[in-house]
Amino acid sequence: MIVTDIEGTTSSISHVHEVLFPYSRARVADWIGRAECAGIVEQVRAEVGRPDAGLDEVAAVLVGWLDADVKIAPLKSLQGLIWQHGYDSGELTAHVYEDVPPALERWRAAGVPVYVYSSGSELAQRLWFRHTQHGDLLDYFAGHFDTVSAGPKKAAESYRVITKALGAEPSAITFLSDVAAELDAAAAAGWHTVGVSRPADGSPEVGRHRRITTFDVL
Ligand SMILES: CSCCC(=O)C(=O)COP(=O)(O)O
Ligand SMILES: [Mg+2]
Repeated sequence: MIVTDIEGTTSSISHVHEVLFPYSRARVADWIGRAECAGIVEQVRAEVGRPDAGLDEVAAVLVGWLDADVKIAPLKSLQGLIWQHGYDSGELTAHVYEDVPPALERWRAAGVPVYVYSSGSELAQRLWFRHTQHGDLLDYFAGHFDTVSAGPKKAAESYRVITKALGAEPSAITFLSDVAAELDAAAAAGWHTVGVSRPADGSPEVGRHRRITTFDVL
């Protein structure tokens, strides 16, 4: 089975940083006052040890994390809610590289289950693949993991959590990612690894892992 990252792997980093992040950044202050975000606000207060922090301070913390690309759960949960609004209104369309839909089709035909493991919340992942420029790709995925359900992506323990959830042997799982430290963690848990080094994303180094530039070779 295959477990794939999103940003830098199935999809462009620049789209995330130049389209999605600014869309959520401009709406943080407005959204955190909403009832549905009360739990997120409490998580931020707990994270920074400021239980009495006002909404202005909470918004500043969230924007600081966003600007520093900190992959932290309350920010990712909030972004998922904000992006949902953007997809529903037609303002956002997710980017997926051209070689990804044919690979998903090949894996489906071969009976290979495909899962997502991304720092983006599971809600954000589902929205992403439901609203791509290729149409709705969500049905190609058998399930989703994020930092809440599995843990941080650079920790081997997170991959062990996913292995258990999948009821699989570690050696039966191949992880696709653009980040060497994530691939190292997956390998430490006994997974196969493939480093995805997209030229459009600056051909990142993927360390000692098998390196590909397109899903066409998978
Ligand atoms: C589909 S979530 C949008 C991207 C995002 O917020 C993110 O943190 C992606 O990180 P990844 O683990 O997919 O590299
Ligand atoms: Mg990535």
